[in-house]
Formats: sequence, structure tokens, C-alpha cells
Amino acid sequence: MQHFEESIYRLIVETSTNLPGDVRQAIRKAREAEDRATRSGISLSTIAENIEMAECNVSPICQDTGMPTFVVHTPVGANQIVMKRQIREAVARATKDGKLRTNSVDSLTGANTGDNLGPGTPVIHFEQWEKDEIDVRLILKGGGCENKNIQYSLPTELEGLGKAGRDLDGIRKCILHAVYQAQGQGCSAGFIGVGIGGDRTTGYELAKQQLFRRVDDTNPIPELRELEEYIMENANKLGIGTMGFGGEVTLLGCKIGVMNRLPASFFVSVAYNCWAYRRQGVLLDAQTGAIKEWLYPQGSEQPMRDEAAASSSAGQEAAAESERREVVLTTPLTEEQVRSLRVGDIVILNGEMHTGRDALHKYLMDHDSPVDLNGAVIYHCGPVMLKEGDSWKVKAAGPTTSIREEPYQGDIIKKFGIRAVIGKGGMGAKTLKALQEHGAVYLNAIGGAAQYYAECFKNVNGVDFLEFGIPEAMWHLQTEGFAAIVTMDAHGNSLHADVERSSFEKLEQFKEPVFK
Ligand SMILES: O=C(O)C[C@H](O)C(=O)O
Ligand code: SF4
Repeated sequence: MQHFEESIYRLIVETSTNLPGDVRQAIRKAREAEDRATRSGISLSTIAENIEMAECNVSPICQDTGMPTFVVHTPVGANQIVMKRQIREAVARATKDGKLRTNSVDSLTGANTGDNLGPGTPVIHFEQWEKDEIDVRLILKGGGCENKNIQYSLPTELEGLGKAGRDLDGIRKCILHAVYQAQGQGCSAGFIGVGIGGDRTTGYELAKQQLFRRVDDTNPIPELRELEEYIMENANKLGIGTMGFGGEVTLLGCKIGVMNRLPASFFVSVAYNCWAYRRQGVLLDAQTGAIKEWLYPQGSEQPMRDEAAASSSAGQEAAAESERREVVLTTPLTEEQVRSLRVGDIVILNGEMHTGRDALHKYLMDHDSPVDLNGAVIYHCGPVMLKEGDSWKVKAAGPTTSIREEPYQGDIIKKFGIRAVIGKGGMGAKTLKALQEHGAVYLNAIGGAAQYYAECFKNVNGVDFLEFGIPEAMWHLQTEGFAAIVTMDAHGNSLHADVERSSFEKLEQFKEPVFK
């Protein structure tokens, strides 16, 4: 087993940096279905570019490298204790090399262990089988899409869809609702794994197991195959689109599994995975631990650059460009500058911006800021950072889900004079009101595009609150050419509220029974 640890390290690096071929294929199809000139179309092009950049830089596709979850099948009698130790060593090494973000946080103290090891992390499931090889599969599922998982207990009443009973049609309604409630916040377009039955724990496990299926497989159970096809066709009519910008493609894959339940329980558990659907696997020689085979198509077989399609849409894009307003701004921003912005404008930012997420927002509520935030831009981002010599380098830096800061954001904008907040998925009514009263905007960056945005950060000017851990610290970043779309402006407009309203109306069309 002299190669086992190295093989696991390679598996982690491959999973984090090179999106598998079947996932890429689904994203390519989405690009074909979506009008390239729209906000969703442009976002899909950025996503495609980001996938290529991650492969080329051997750096994380998304800065949130998720909860490393391994499923290992071993021949009878193989030493699982040694394997577990070596998996942990490989995880720590990949973290030190910037291939995984420091993602293991003490739930009581907030302290980050710094190496992705701690109670409950990583997750390792062992199974024995009667084959001669070791099969190791890994999924890196980020926190933002994990937060959009949902579990239904049937029978129930669903907003927009009415009664969902204990039958295939009730399950159908739950799945459509699951896609609706995620909106763009789990970085749509997404994939879902569904578990029917089990208890609350095994139901979710079954849902997650579905995410290990290949995107292009077919369900062996005819009813479930039919339901998967129905969901793929109809969930895409909800009009949520990439990042919740509205559009034709909301769901990229749906896989459904079933297990027995207790007479009293009927759970439908849904695991939502963002487009950055990072899972891979290897088959290992049980004697040496060397890699014999990769278990999913590797990314390199499916390049994302698509010259032919790009040139055929060039005319379309040029036409849209004349309608789209692009505004270049340098920090600090003035009230006048931000009040002139409208939903739909693209802002290109230069100058210094500051990262800030959960820990910082909580802190700023009753403390001063270490830097002057008048006219400042706050970026909801927990980057992957590496110290090279004496200086820090940004290795991956996409946005995080903004809605978590909803209880604080409005107050903080007013207290410190912030003029722009960048994040993803949008914010709520309280923030929208503060934007209007104070004169500020919300800019939506493309979730998961961590390599694309990392390139915009030319220097790390400084850092505060490193004690919060790398993702939660306040990084002061010198920025050039950071592009994001105004989705909430200082005039009370919110694209997120609009898309939520229109997708709800669309959801209601699925109220009538389909599977009898
Ligand atoms: O933690 C992050 O950086 C992002 C998170 O996965 C999210 O989607 O909000
Ligand atoms: S930021 Fe988006 S792409 Fe990244 S892990 Fe979170 S949900 Fe996935």
C-alpha cells in the first residue's frame, strides 16, 4: 500500500480542480440551450472559462471546497485503520498546498483547525466488498448548496403546489418545490439527488449517494426514470436560470433513489449540488494502492472552450452589449455614483475592496472597523489564501451566499458608510431598504467562479482578524477589473425579488396531478 496516500492526494487534487467530463457535458448543453446574450448566458460563459482556468492553474474550481466525503469499498480484510490515517494525511497535505480551503470549524468556538481535520471532518464511509480492488469515491460539496438541501415529510401542504400525498405525485411536487426554494442561492444551475424513504438520516444519505451516479446514466426503476425525465423537463420551466438571473436552464441533473421506510414516516430528502459538482473516484490496486483507473470521465476529455459556438453567437452578444450598460468605478465610491446605477448594469471595479462574511458582520455590529469603510466595497467572500514567502496570494475567491448576512447588512451599511456589497444569491427586504435610504448597491458576482475572480486581485494590501480563520478574516485586496451585475439598486429594485415572484407563478402551473 505504499502508493495509497499519494493516490488519495491525487484524487483530492483532481476533484477540487478538474470538473469531471459528464458534469462538463451537462454545462455545455446548458450553454447551448441558453441565449448567450442574456445575464444567464454570460454567466455560463464565465463558468466555462472558470472551469478551464481551474484545470490549467491546478487550483480550486470554487473556493468552498466543501465537506470532503469519501466512500471507500475495500476487499475483505483490508486494513481500514491505516487507510483512514492516510486519507487524513492526504487531506491535510492538500489543504497545505491550497487545493482545499481550511474548512473545518469548531462549532462552539468558531476556531478553524487549519488542516481540514477535526471531529466529523473529513467524512469517511467504509464498505467491504468481494472484489480485489479498492474503490474510493470523493465528493466535495460546498456549504452554500448544502444549505439548500431540504427534507419533506409526507403528507404535507406545499406553497404553490397544494397537497402532496404519499405517492409518486406527492414526490413529484416535493422535488419541484425543492428546486424552486433553492432559487439561485446554491449556485444554480444545479444537480439534485433525491432519496425516497428511509428515516431522516438515511433518507439524506440516500439523496447524497445519488450524487455519485453519472449524470448521463438512466435509472433502472422505470417509474423513477420517468420521474427523473419529467423533473428535468419541467423544473427548467421555472425560469430561475443560472445564479437566479432568470433563464431557460435551472436544473442540470436529477437522480432519484428509493429505500424502505417505516409505516409512520414518508420522507423525501433532496440534496442540492451547485454547478461546481465536484466528485471523482479511483480504482486502486489493493496491494500497492496505485491508481488503476479513474471512475468518472476526466475533465480534460471535455474541453469547455467552444470556438464554433462562440463565434456564431458573436453577433448576438454585440447586439446585447449595446443595450447593456457597463460602468467602470474606482473605490471609494460616492453616493452619486451608486445612485446612478440600475438593476442590470454591469459594474467593473478597481481599487481596494474588503472581504467580509459571517464572523466579520457579527463583529461589526458592536465594534469599530479596523479600516475606514466610508465609500467602501465589501465582498462576501471566504478565499483560499496561501502564504508565499512573506506575502499572501489569493488562490481562489468567488462570492459566498449573501442572505446569511441579512440580519446585519442594512445596519452595517449605514453605520460605516459602505456603498457596495458584492455577493451572490441576493439579499432581502431589510437590506433593499437600507440600500435605498443610504445610497448603496448590491452586486451579484458569479458563484463558484473562484479562479476567474482570483485573477482580479493584484495584491493583498493587508489582513485583519486572521484569528477568525482564513475564510472569515477581513482581507484588503487591491482589485483590477472585477465585474459584477447590479441586482439590487438604490431605487428599491431587486432582480431577486422579481425572479422569485415569477418563478412562484410558474410553480403553480404544476399543481394538478401528473402521476396517478
Ligand atoms: O463558503 C463559501 O465560500 C461559499 C459557500 O459555498 C456558498 O455557496 O455560500
Ligand atoms: S459558492 Fe456556489 S459553487 Fe461554490 S460551493 Fe458554494 S454553492 Fe457551490
